[in-house]
Amino acid sequence: MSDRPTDPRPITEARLLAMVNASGDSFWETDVERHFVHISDNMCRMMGYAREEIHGRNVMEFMTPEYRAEILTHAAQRGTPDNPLAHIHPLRHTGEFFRKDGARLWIETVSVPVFDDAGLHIGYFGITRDVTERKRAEQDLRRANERLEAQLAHIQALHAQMREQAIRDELTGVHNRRHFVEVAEREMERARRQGAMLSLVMLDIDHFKRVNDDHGHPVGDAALKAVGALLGETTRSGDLAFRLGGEEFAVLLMGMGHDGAIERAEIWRTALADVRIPIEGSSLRLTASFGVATFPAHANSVVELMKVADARMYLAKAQGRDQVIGQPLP
Ligand SMILES: Nc1nc2c(ncn2[C@@H]2O[C@H](COP(=O)(O)OP(=O)(O)OP(=O)(O)O)[C@@H](O)[C@H]2O)c(=O)[nH]1
Repeated sequence: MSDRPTDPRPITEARLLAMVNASGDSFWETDVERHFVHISDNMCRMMGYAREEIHGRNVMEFMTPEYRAEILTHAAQRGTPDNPLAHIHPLRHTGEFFRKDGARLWIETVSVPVFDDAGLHIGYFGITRDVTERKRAEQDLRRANERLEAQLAHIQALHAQMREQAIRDELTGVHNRRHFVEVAEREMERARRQGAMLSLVMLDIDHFKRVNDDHGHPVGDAALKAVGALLGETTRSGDLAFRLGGEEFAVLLMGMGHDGAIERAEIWRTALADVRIPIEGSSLRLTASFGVATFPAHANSVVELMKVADARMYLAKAQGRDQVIGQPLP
């Protein structure tokens, strides 16, 4: 047996209330319909009302419209729209209330249903705490995060735009030579690993110098744009068109064998015949010379593939232009 003296005083409601008050939290009781029947001093202080101003009023009256709407939505989902704050188990929730002076107050509440000795539900009691500062800090943090995310998205978009500009030919909109080298190396490695084919079609507009000389540089630019548009629009998805420089273009055909690539080149050659470049009072027709080479049949590296396609393209020029050459050189 311990000889320490035991506290002889019973734990009375008054002592419990004093403890809750001392903790800084607020205590309240409501009837089943949620009218306040008891409010602690702290609760009055927190809400900025005198006790008699709260007593008998419904909890919902003090809620902000947003919080009330949230409660009513949940109640409708639970099937208790007539008594939106009803619950039969202890419940913790956080919501926004108005103080008497109109200030908004975030309140965290633990609410417990109360039953009489016969087991009849007679109301609720609960402990409530002002968590406005915590909520504000959370909101500030969330807003700061949202701002950061928006900035990040903006930077990513700028980065993507810069990357896009870096790999595009400004005049024609097809990819540029730098990107060609990058993509061709990558795709040839992929083809090597997968035992696949990779074809290169190179084309050079015929007598392009004359276009510039006879009609001016802007017409030359328009012709380059028209060829870029034709290639860009008619290249299969997965394949890529490039302007290698001047009036020279290339298309990389991923997984495409030699015969298929020659067929594609013929399609572009024919389509080019339908392109009209407007010039004063008339229009200009273009032709181009094409060279086609395929990995691994004709080359084992990008440099070699370009060399073979280029040589065939110049053979097409030498043989009269406006044609596709894919056969080995004589
Ligand atoms: N308008 C315009 N012309 C360009 C551009 N880049 C290169 N050129 C011109 O393209 C012409 C290329 O001419 P050449 O290489 O002699 O060849 P070509 O006249 O096409 O003759 P073939 O290739 O033998 O059929 C030159 O006059 C260049 O100035 C450009 O961005 N815009």
